[in-house]
Amino acid sequence: MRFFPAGIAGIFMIEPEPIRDDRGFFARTFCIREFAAHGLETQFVQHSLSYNAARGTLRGMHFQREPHGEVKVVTCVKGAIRDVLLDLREGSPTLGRWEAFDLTAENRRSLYIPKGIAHGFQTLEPETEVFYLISAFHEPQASAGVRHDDPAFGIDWPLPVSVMSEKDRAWPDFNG
Ligand SMILES: Cc1cn([C@H]2C[C@H](O)[C@@H](COP(=O)(O)OP(=O)(O)O[C@H]3O[C@@H](C)C(=O)[C@@H](O)[C@H]3O)O2)c(=O)[nH]c1=O
Repeated sequence: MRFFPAGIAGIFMIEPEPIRDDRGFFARTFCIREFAAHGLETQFVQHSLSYNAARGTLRGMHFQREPHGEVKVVTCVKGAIRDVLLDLREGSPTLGRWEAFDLTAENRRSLYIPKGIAHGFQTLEPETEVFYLISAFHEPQASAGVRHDDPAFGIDWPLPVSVMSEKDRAWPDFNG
C-alpha cells in the first residue's frame, strides 16, 4: 500500500499496490503492520457498508464527539463518490478547512480519516457502495454533524443534491 499525506494533517490517501498476473491482481487493502508503521490506528471494531441508489445522494458531514471519537477508513467499492473531509479539531492550524477527494471503484483509493474530522460524500454515479473500517462503536448520543452547505465552510459539491436524510438537512449552523 502507498500512503499519501493530504493537505490537512493526519489525513492519508491510501492506494493499493496490485500484484498482477493473467487472472487479474491481488492487493492488500489493510495491514496492521503497515498502518502501525505510519503511526495510524490499527483497531477497527466495526466494518460497515453504505449503499446509495441514486446519483447525487449526499451523506454528511458527520463525526462522533469525544470520548467516542472515531477513526475511519473509507473506500468506494462500487460506483464513485466525491468525498469531503472538514477539519473541526480544536487548536488545529487547519480548523475549518475542507479537502475533497474522488474515490471510485476504478481508482480503488481509500481515505484515512482521523478523529475530529467531519466526513461526508456525494455519489457521482447511481448504485454506489462505500465500505468503512471504523475504530469506535456507533454511539447515537455522541453523533454530531454540520450541514453540507453551512456558509461557515463553503464546501463545493459537484452535483445538485438528489437525496439526503432529514437529519442531514437539519444540522444547525456551525457556531465554533
Ligand atoms: C453510522 C451508523 C448508523 N447506524 C444506523 C442508524 C440509522 O438507523 C441508520 C442510518 O444511519 P445514518 O443516517 O447516520 O447513516 P449515514 O448518514 O450514512 O451515516 C454515515 O455517514 C457518513 C458520512 C459517515 O461518515 C459515517 O461515519 C456515518 O456517520 O443506520 C448504525 O447502526 N451504525 C452506524 O455505525
